[in-house]
Parts: sequence; C-alpha cells; structure tokens
Amino acid sequence: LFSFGNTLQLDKRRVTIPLSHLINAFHSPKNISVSVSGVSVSQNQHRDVVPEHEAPSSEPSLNLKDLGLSELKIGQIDQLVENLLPGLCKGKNISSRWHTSHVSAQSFFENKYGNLDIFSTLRSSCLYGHHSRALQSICSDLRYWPVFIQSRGFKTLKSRTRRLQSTSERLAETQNIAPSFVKGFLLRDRGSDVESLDKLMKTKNIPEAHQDAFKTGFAEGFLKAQALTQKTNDSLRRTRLILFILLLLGIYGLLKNPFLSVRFRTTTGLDSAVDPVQMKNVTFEHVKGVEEAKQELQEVVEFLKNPQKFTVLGGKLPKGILLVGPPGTGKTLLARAVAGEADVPFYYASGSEFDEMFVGVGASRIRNLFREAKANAPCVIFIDELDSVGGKRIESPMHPYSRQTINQLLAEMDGFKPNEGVIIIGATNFPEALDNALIRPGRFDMQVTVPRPDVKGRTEILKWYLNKIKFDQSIDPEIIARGTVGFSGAELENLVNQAALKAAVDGKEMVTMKELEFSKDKILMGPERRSVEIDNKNKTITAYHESGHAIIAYYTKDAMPINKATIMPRGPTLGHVSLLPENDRWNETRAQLLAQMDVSMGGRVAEELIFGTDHITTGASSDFDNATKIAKRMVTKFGMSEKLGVMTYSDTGKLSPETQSAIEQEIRILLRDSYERAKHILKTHAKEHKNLAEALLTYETLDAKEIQIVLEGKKLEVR
Ligand SMILES: Nc1ncnc2c1ncn2[C@@H]1O[C@H](COP(=O)(O)OP(=O)(O)OP(=O)(O)O)[C@@H](O)[C@H]1O
Ligand SMILES: [Zn+2]
Repeated sequence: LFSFGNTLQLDKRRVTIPLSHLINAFHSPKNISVSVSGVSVSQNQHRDVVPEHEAPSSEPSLNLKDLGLSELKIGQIDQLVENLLPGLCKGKNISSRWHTSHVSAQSFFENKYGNLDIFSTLRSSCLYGHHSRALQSICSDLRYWPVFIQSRGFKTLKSRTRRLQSTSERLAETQNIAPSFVKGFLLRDRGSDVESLDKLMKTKNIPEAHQDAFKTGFAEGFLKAQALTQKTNDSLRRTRLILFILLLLGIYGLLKNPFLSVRFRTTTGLDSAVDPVQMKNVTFEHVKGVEEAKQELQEVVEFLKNPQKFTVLGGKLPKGILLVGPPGTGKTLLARAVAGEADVPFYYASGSEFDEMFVGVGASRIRNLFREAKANAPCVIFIDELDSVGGKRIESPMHPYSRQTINQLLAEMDGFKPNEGVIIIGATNFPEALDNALIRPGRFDMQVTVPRPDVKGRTEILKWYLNKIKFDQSIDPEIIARGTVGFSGAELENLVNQAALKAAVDGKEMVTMKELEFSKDKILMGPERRSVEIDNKNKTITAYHESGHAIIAYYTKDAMPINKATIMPRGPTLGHVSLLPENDRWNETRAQLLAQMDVSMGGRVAEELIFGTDHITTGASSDFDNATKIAKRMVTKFGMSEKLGVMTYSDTGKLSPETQSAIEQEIRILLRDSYERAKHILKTHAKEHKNLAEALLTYETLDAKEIQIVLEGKKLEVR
C-alpha cells in the first residue's frame, strides 16, 4: 500500500486517500456505467464513437483521453468522488442521470499521464458542476499533482526546442487560435494530444465557459511547470557555482597550509632549509650580562656593515665564529643581535636538521642553505647545535651519512671568499666534541665564550625582564640575583615569568619580592607541598632545627647573611634557611668555610639541646653531607690542615693507609670542633632560639628583616 500521505483539508477534517482505494474508486464507476447502459462494447468501437448526450441540459462529456486520459463523464467523476469521500455529494441524486459512456479499454494506469489528468478534470468538473464548496476545496488542494506530472513534458530547454521543430507545422496552425501560454502545453510529444485539444476546443460540444476553464487549467499547469523548470535550472546553476567556489577554496587551502608545505619540504629536502629573517628588532641591547662577548662580536657587525673597508688592506676576517657556552646563556640571541645590528638577513639552521637517515639529504640541505645565503650576502648564517652536525662521533649506525654532511659543510665554507660578506656563526655546548677539521683556521677560527652571567649580569637580566611586566618598585633585583648563582639568562627569564604567573594566580596587581622569592625557591628546590599534613610535633622539631641554623648564621662573623627561614615543605625538605653571599664568591677564606660548617651543624645541635639525645632525628643528614664535603676539601684540596700540610690528595683510594687515616682524622677533628662551636652559640642564645622557633611556628616563613626583629627581642607586626 502506497499511502500518499497527502492530507486534504475538508470540513475541518483530515482525509488521507490510499492509492489502492483511489484505483478501486476509478475502476468501479467504469464498470457501473457499462452495466447500467446494458450495451456491450468493444475496444475498437469506442475509439471513434463520439460521446452521446441525452438532453441539451445533460452534462457535457469530456474526452479525457484527448487530454491524455481515458474518457469519463462528469457524472462518473462525481461518482468517483462519492466513492472516495462518501456523503460529500449526498444532496444530489446524480446516479439517475448517468448514461452510456465510452470507456477506454485501456486500463487506467496504462496511460502514463492518466492519474494526473484525472485530477485536473476532477477539479474542473467540481468547479463547473456546481457541487459543494467542500469538494472545490479538495480539488484545489490537489493542485500540486498536475505540476508534478506535467514537468515531465517541459524538462529542459533543449528538449523543448527539439519538440518545437518536430511539431513546427502544427504549431503554426495553433498559434493563431491559442494564447501563447497554451502553446507551451500544445508542444507535447504526443501529436494526438495537440490534435485532441484543438478538436476539443473547436469541434466538440463544450460550452464557451468550459473552454475557458480548460484554457485556464492548462495555462496554470504550463506556468507551474515552467516555474518548476526555472527553479530547477536556477538551483542547478547555484549548486554548480558553489561546488566550483569550494573547489577553488580547497586548492587555495592546500597550497597555503603551512603544515602541508612543511611536510612537503621535509620529505623532499630539496628546497632551502630556512627562510631568512630580518633581525632588525633584536640588537645588542637585548642581550644582557655578556659584555665581553658583545665586544668581540662588535667587529663582526662592522664587517657586515661594510665588507670592503676591511678587505682593502688585505686583512682577512673570520668566516666562522663559534659561540661556546652552557645552554640558555644567549648564544642564539647574540647571533640574532649581530644580524640585527648590521641589518642583514639571518638564516637559522639547527644542526639536527642536517642529520638525516637518507643519503645526500643533509648535504643537499647545506648546499641549498649556502646558495640562498650567498645570493643574499651580506648575511649571517646561524647553525645551532653545531656539534650534532660537526661532531666527532660520526659514522655510527645511527648517523650513516653525517661524514658526507660535514664534508659538504667544509666544502661550502672553503667555497666562498672572505670578502663575500657571509658570516657563519655556530653555537655549541661542547666545543671538545667538534670535528677538528671544523675548528681549524679558515673555518670556525674565532671562538667567543658565552658564560653564565655573574651577579651584575644576573641583576641586569632580571631588571630587563622585570621591565616587561608590572612589578612593585620596591623590588630589589640584586637580592634575587645574589640568590641565583649559576642561573643562565633563560632560567632568569623563566624565574620572572613564573613570579608573574604566581601573582596572577593570587589575584595580585603586580609582582612583588614575595613572588620572586617564591619562584626562585620553586626552581631551586621544587614546588611547595602545601597538601602534606605535617603533625605539630614534626613542625616543632623543624622550627627549632631551622632556627638553629639561623641563629648560628646570625651570630657567626664570617657566615653569609640570612635571606629567609621557612618551615614550609618544599621538594624533599621540610624546611630550610637560605643564606645569600654579598657577592659572587670567587674565593673563600678559611674562616668562611668554617662558618659554613658551623651553620650546617646548627640544625642537629638545636634538636639535641631542645629535645634530648634520644629524640634527635634523621633530618640533619644533608647538613652533615655538606659540612663533611667542606672539611674534606679543606684537608685534601685547599691545604688548610696543619697536620697534612700544603699538599693535595686527589685520589684518596690510592693513598697509603696511614695518609688515609690521617686525612680522616683531620676531617673528624674539623667537624667535631665545628659541632662544639655551634653548641656553644646555641646555648648562649637559647632565648633568641626559642623566640625564633615560635615565630616560625606562627608565621611559617620569615624574611631577613623579620628574623632580625625577632632576634632583637621586638614584637613582629601581625600579618
Ligand atoms: N644574556 C641574556 N640576556 C637576555 N636574555 C637572555 C640572555 N640569555 C638568555 N636569554 C633568554 O633566554 C632565551 C634562550 O636563550 P638562547 O636560545 O639564546 O640560548 P642558547 O645559548 O642559544 O641556548 P642553547 O645552547 O640551548 O641553544 C633567549 O631567547 C632570551 O630570552
Ligand atoms: Zn638542617
């Protein structure tokens, strides 16, 4: 069962007519009409017989076959409607007026246009048969049917023209009598249709009013079909346009996508490995705390600015400069600054880019890089991680073609004249690892050391990066610089950044000293462990232990100044006291070393004095490590033991047993003396010790000023 699902609005009721019902409904009026008339008929007879009419007032019979339909009388259609929708036409007794009718022998659905035209006929019969308004409304609800079917006859312009030609004669004939919109309908393939309509209009007994009705019906169908064709054409054209635009966009996207092009680059390895970058924005101003390196590179900048000036006298400038230094000290930044100062292109390449599994790829990248650079001279080529391309560890199975790559690099460096204006700057953390051929004169013959910054350099770097964020003007960058011995430029930049993040997390308006200290501790000792629950007993022990260290530091003349004391767990520690050297210490005196040992002893001594020998803890082990190391070096390296004299003892394992035990003996004495000194100080300052421990238990962290206030016996302001 194929349900149309086409609901008809009828007397405010919804009626759905299934197809099978419809077919049955059409078949029954045919049969009825035949049996009523009592005339047996054959197919052939019917073809030529003109429909009969009983009386002038009787209904006109519509030759539906001529419309592409079987023949049906209007009365039959009414019957059909009655069958479809019983009760609708009850007011009139139509069946008694039925007469013989010609029924096409062809089954209704053999006519491929049948089901369509039944409905248009239905409509006209409803309209002109003066049936109820309700029926009219059904018929007008069926208006979409003709459109659906008729569109078949007017599919495309092409087929229409073809039909035009084939029926040109008939067209000429009909042009005179039919309005132009009807002609469209007449151009259907089936000549009989055209003829029939013509006949219908001219010769059949159709009243004037009905003729107009037909015309209107056909015109409506024609117009709707045309509108549909137009719509179909428009949407086709639109779809094609959209597809075309999408295709163009797709191609553009593929070409522009950096990911794809990068992948293309790395897989072929044929085009240049790098694009030049104009480094105008980086100058020596941006590199802090490496004054010597900057001075040495200044002459390279001069050369790049004016190569001729230097070669006029026949002098040779280095082709390659090797920047040597630990990671993060600003080697890359310096190379960029050289290009920026001279305002020339900067080509960046990382040594690992040339390290390829495939034969010739690394070498061809080097070739391309130099070709590009030479074409744009004067310029700077920077090769980071030079050791990974020019290292000695070559011809391992992991780097099968690195020898080839090195040779290519050497050949390229030999291949251009010193006055061509191409400067190659290489950077490495391990100059010892470089192939000897690379560092001989004529290649990387100038070495510039980029060391870790000293206190002054660190202060400058901290100031430089602090100026890029919002910070409290009372910050003293020097204090942080003093506490960050061994930090590289990159690490200091990170410190400032972490402080800024911390301030943001805490909802502060600017970075203060507290955040800087916090991030310093975090980097040095690992993150705070606020979540660990330390019980009160352990907290108390820690507080006395740490204040023990602090008291010794405070009251020992040669100890470093205290910076901070805390009992906040951090990394593996439960608390710590940090001391700051006034300056980077290039040298340390005997007194300073002894003082460091004493401070280390302070923690254990405090535990012993306050809690008793039975309650000392394991917390002092790293303090002892530290003190023992100092004592050992004093004895074996620094010649600071009277008994062993001014002699160094490098490999203690190879020494005679006597010497070994003498060394041990000396170390033991140094440590014991240190312990005693610490004990003495803590006994003397027991009151201050107690005050400081209690302040730590209250406030967790105390800075240098606060510690001083407590030790002077004053009250701390409540925070
Ligand atoms: N002296 C410095 N002055 C200012 N900023 C610095 C300095 N040193 C390092 N930095 C900062 O650290 C970042 C990393 O430094 P850079 O890459 O130049 O170090 P590098 O020595 O080349 O390290 P690597 O050897 O690991 O390549 C720089 O971009 C810069 O922001
Ligand atoms: Zn300790």
